[in-house]
Amino acid sequence: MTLVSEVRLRQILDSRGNRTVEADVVTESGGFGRAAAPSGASTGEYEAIELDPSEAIASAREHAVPRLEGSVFVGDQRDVDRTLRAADGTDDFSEIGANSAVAISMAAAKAAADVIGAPLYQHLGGAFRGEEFPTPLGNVVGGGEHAADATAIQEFLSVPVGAPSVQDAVFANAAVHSAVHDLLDERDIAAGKGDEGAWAPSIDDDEAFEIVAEATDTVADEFGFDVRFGLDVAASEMYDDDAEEYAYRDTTRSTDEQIDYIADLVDEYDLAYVEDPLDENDYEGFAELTQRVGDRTLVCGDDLFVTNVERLRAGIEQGAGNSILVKPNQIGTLSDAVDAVELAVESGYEPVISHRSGETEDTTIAHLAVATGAPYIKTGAVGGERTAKLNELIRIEQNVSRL
Ligand SMILES: O=C(O)[C@@H](CO)OP(=O)(O)O
Ligand SMILES: [Mg+2]
Repeated sequence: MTLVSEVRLRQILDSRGNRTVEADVVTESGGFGRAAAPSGASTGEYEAIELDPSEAIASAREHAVPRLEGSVFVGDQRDVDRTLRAADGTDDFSEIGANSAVAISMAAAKAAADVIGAPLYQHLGGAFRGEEFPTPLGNVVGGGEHAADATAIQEFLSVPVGAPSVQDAVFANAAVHSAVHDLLDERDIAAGKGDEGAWAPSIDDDEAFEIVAEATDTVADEFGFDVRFGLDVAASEMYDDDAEEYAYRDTTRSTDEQIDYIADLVDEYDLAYVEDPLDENDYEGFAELTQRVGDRTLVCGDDLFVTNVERLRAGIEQGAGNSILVKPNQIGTLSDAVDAVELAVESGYEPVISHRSGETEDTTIAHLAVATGAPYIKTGAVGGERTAKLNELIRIEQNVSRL
């Protein structure tokens, strides 16, 4: 019933106006799934390889599509993903591109859900999922690789920890985004938006901390529940290997200073979440910071782990971090992403399902978060490609998702 009859690939636009890969998977019984690959700007050194979309499509058509059509059942996601890996033949999807692989992998899952007439989260997670929802981390101020001449820290993220529902949480994050704008206005600071829709003012990190702390407090009072905040430092982008230091707007920090700095911030601002506070090769630094603040905040590895179970295993052994960011396109398939979530949960690490800075209207990650019972999702606060996922979570919560 779920045998793949056709895989179609095309180039479409992502939110940055760059081309990306979209896949349609059709089954023999008429099931249909469509998905598109996102794309990072602050990519980790160890991520699966994204090829130029036209090359990725040509190569997938040559190597992967003939192995899928007429041979693989979309209901068997592991077989779909094994077939993609076998067709690629490398460890990092450098033959067919992680962009082709992830688009096909996600489209196949949607086609399988379509055949059985179930929402995607239920096909992926089973009949008992759909009762627990992730807390959304909403990017409200940012810079780094996502906006020129803005904060050094890549993302300041609103975290509505006390929200009674996903809908309240999503609305709270949008309210924080709006409150930040008002506070910038009061200070006569003009700001455009970065790649993920966060405000990208030309201010230093200290001022951003003040503003975001005030905005989250205001919204917490208004909504009547606790709203904290967190960071994606994206420290690999600031780290100079030769000098062995982190470069901020007007200062540099050694690794020890960086650890002290982040630990102080966690206490001063009661941060709920700190992603990539250290370089992607610094397991030791991650372990030291986790030792110091891991009992009161999430220390999350993004570029450190790149959704890769081998890298996560190494981190678990050393006590590096207590949380992992999970981005399907960093590893290439849904099966690999779910493996990372499962290993994390078994090991007491909190999984955070995440978007990329370059996104499309695709909502797969909203379903993946509910399917895996992930406690957090990071998918922006505003902007169509971000609200596509947030609004889908609201629909799933109301049990009216048709996807
Ligand atoms: O660093 C990150 O976590 C992501 C998403 O916010 O950014 P990018 O997709 O550019 O890697
Ligand atoms: Mg990150």
